[in-house]
Amino acid sequence: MGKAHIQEAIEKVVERGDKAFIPYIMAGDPDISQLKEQLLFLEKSGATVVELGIPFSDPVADGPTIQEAGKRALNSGTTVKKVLEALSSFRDEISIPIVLMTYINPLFKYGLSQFFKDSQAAGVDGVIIPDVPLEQRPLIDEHMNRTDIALIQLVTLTSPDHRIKRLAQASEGFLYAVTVTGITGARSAVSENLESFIYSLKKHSNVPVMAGFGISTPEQVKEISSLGDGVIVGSRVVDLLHQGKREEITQLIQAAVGTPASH
Ligand SMILES: O=P(O)(O)OC[C@@H](O)[C@@H](O)c1c[nH]c2ccccc12
Repeated sequence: MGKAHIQEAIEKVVERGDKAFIPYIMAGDPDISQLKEQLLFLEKSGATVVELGIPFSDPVADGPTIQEAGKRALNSGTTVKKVLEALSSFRDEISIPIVLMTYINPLFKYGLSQFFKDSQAAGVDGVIIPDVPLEQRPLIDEHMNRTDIALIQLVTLTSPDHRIKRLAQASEGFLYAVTVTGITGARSAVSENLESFIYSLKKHSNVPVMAGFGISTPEQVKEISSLGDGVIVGSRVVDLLHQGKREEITQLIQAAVGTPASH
């Protein structure tokens, strides 16, 4: 469990010559009762780690696809509490690491200390809180201290150099390299500076570097995952899950991790 669990899961895939794949899904889309089965499906398809969103009414970093998923989840009554309760009830049946992606507001409301305590008990391995900048991290650290949960940092193409270094060194579990500027969502062109960006992150980081934002096809998965340790795909996975096109999710995952028969 915890930080080491995330890092080891990614390193294991990379060491055998493949790349890691982290799908993002929204907890409670369409209903929290389906979460267990959705996670089991992703695990069976080869996902290395799962990034699980907690819905929030003001998701400033989310693109339209994930905003819609968040609305469906909120409409079905999904809360921080319900997500943690659901995870607790079946966590021992799923072995891949789980990273919660949430904004800080719902956590304040829940109580920060209580959130980390309950997350640890529910088998959460890491968290991504995109609206808490590095400078505010002491606020969180104080409440996370007694847990083994990884705080994953995001670093963007437009971050200045000195900041990139600090973010890379501060990240736990893995470092999230944001490969396009702006909000989440599928896009077609791959940024030109990407290669040197990821290269410099690899140089500064003690944890694996995962690239995400705007990746939507198996070709992009192959191309971008080859630059670092793997990729994170959100909007496309959320869309395909919503449409019931699970075979295509499996294809995306296997473009990075290979087919089960190949390892
Ligand atoms: O949807 P995309 O473009 O595939 O990008 C992943 C992203 O959605 C997921 O990691 C995520 C969802 N909400 C976020 C908010 C901030 C950072 C990251 C996220």
